[in-house]
Parts: sequence; structure tokens; C-alpha cells
Amino acid sequence: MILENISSNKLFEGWHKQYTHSSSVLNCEMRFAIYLPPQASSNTPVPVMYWLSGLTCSDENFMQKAGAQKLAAELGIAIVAPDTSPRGENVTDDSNKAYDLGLGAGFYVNATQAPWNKHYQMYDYIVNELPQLIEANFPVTKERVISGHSMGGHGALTIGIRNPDLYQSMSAFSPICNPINCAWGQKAFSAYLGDNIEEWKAYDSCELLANHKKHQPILIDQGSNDSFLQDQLKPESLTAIADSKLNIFQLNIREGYDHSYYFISSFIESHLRFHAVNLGLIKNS
Ligand SMILES: N[C@@H](CCC(=O)N[C@@H](CSC=O)C(=O)NCC(=O)O)C(=O)O
Repeated sequence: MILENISSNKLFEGWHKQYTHSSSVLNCEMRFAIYLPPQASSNTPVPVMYWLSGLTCSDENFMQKAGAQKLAAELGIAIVAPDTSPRGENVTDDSNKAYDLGLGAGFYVNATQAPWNKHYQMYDYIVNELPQLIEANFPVTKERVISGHSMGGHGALTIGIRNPDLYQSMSAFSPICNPINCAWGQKAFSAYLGDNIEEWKAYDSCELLANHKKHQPILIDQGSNDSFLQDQLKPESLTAIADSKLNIFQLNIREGYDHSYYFISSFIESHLRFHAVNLGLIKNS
């Protein structure tokens, strides 16, 4: 598969680069960003953290706002930030151009309903096509961890829980924890997956955590002053299940923080260290 490099910027002795490529899974041209730490420049393969962004985002929000690259350079972790939906003029968007459906709102599911199912196959793109592309073209190992924010936190948790052999650990900021029971999730899942709620459960962290046997460590940070906390995010639903099943689940409620990248940038280093421990790069301190 051909990658076209469209930007390169050096930072912390590593490189931030953006690429476009043709996606056979999504049936369109896609863009992603990668941060390659300095270790990768000397051809030492490094593990990868996949970062899934939230509603309205592209590959750029996290890379420009989270401030993750300095510590990623020290730890020797590459970061890959994909887009949040298929893109392009031929890709269906919401008829009202709403921010929570269609472009920028792929919800990391494989759509089964027309017209969405032609392009909206973000689950397969994130789990299969994109990592294959990354592993074929960059000096990375097959070791992966996954993290994300809001809609992307939902994506990171559901993808991580469903694929315990592919991701060593997962983390999330302000994730949509129980999409089958909130307005964002119900709107997106009824469009992409149809009316059968049983089909939605394959993309709901609470349902998955309750029913899957093998779990990797999970770290979640949630701001107490997040305007979406009560209606959309519902971390208490996940905690109720996780506490009874797991001793590797940590939810930190951060007093006064909101839903923004200011919050993410305040705690991203603890997420990187958490993943580095689970990748065996550093010891738990
Ligand atoms: N425009 C919407 C809210 C959009 C928003 O807050 N997007 C968040 C993710 S929300 C969940 O997935 C985001 O990350 N925005 C990009 C950024 O750089 O901050 C509204 O007005 O409610």
C-alpha cells in the first residue's frame, strides 16, 4: 500500500509526520499522523500507542494539543493518531451536518446499515488495516497499547477489551462508557448498526467488560467539571462492573477539570507511563 508523506516536523529528537493513503477497508483516502521517537531513527523498533480522538477531531488535535511527544521520546513509544471517520466528498455525512454523526463521528464501529456501511468501517480500520500499514512501513514492533478521548475513549476501551491479545493495556480520558444508554451512542448506533440493541452491545464497554473473560489493565481519567459527564459519559456504570471483576482497573476523578485538551495535557504523562509499565519499558514506581 502506498503512503504519501505530506508533512514532517522534528521534535524532541524524533519526528512528527502526516501521511495519506488509500484505505480498502474504508473505501476512501485517509490521513493519519505518527510520532516516531528518536529510538526509531536509529532503527530500533519501538512499540506503538494508538490514540483515538473524539467527535469533530482529525489526526491533528491530539498531536498539536496533548503535549505527549516529549515523554514518548524519552520512553521510546511511537504514537499513531488516525482520523475519526472516513473522509471525502463521496463519503456520506449526516444530512443536518450534525457534529455527532457522520464525518468526524465514526464511533469506531463497523456500520451494517446503508448508506453508512459503504465507508464507515472504523473498527476494522483501527484494529487491522492501519496497524498492518504502520508495521509494514515504520520501525515498530507488533506491541500495541491504545488510548483515546471521549468518543475515542469509547473506541479505545471497546477495541482493547475485544482484543486482549493485540493490546497490552488501554486507557481513556472522559470516555463514553455506556453508549447504548446515552444520547450520543444511541443516535450513532441506531444509524450505523440499526435498531437491534443486541448488535450495539459489541461496542459498549460496560457490556464487554461484564462478559469478557480476559482483561488487560485499564486506566481512566475523568474531569469532575466535564459538561458531558452526567448525560453522555457515565463512568459510574463502568466502575460498577469493573470493581466487581477486576483489580487492574483505575478510574481517577480529577477535581475541576473539564472535557478539553487542557485536561488531557495535564494527565497524558501518567497515561504514557502506565502504558510503558505494561509494555515492560519501565518499572512501576
Ligand atoms: N461541538 C460540540 C462538542 C465537540 C467536542 O467537544 N469535541 C471534543 C470531543 S467530544 C467527544 O467525543 C474534542 O475533542 N474536540 C476537539 C478539540 O480539539 O477540543 C459541542 O459544541 O457540544
